[in-house]
Amino acid sequence: MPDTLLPVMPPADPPAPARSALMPLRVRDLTLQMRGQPLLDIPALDLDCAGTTVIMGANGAGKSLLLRLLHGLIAPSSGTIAWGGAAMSPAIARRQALVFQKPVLLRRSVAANLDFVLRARRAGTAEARDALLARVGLTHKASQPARLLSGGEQQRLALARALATRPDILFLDEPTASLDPAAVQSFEGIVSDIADEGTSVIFVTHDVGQARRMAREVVFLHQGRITEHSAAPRFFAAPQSRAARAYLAGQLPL
Ligand SMILES: Nc1ncnc2c1ncn2[C@@H]1O[C@H](COP(=O)(O)OP(=O)(O)OP(=O)(O)O)[C@@H](O)[C@H]1O
Repeated sequence: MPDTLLPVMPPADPPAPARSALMPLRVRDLTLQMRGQPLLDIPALDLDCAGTTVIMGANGAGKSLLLRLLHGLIAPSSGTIAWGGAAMSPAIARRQALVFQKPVLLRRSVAANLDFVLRARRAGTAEARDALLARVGLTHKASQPARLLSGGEQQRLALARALATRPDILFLDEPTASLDPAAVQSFEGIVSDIADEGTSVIFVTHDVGQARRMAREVVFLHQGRITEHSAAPRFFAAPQSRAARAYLAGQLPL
């Protein structure tokens, strides 16, 4: 039989990433007020997503505040946050890591920045450090002062420091906002691999292109409220809320 008549098998779906041990996340009746201002009002949010959840919304929508609440850096005014069935606690926060827009690094060498975190976790072997350096492409910079790294390299080091804690949940708060396209691509590639390996990534961005590249699910925030939470293909093909539609069209959501 000629080759052309052989049945063509459709490509297998890529395996779904493993689910993080801290999932599901259950948020109920969450509010946050600061200086008398109501900033967040989230009656319910359920996340049980393997891979990357993107939290998107315009400037001031409340994305960073929500991330800080989920990581226990600030306390809600009311409501509950539970991870894997347990109320948010310092022990849960230790199983999570957060990378900010501006990396917070020690004034030491690149390697010493990692050693510091690994020692605190009692996992401080040279092999562990070297594997992390290789993972983020910084092996050749190991002995350089961290503050002499470029912005993209600093952010990759910040990511390696976060990974050194072997987090179940990795929060990223606009980590590539000040990086050039090549540095963004490199950072996103590392994050995608991490998500595929079973760390749930919760990624705050206001960059629609980045959200399209990274998200399995999108949570859209508008003026402190979630107007939409859906699988990424559905969100981008047919956004349900007026605010999300306007945002994706490049307009200011009103
Ligand atoms: N400590 C605070 N006290 C009072 N208001 C605050 C405080 N922190 C943040 N806010 C306000 O809460 C709102 C949401 O802030 P947040 O930083 O979460 O926005 P965001 O969605 O992350 O925005 P951006 O994309 O600009 O970073 C903003 O209007 C901000 O001014």
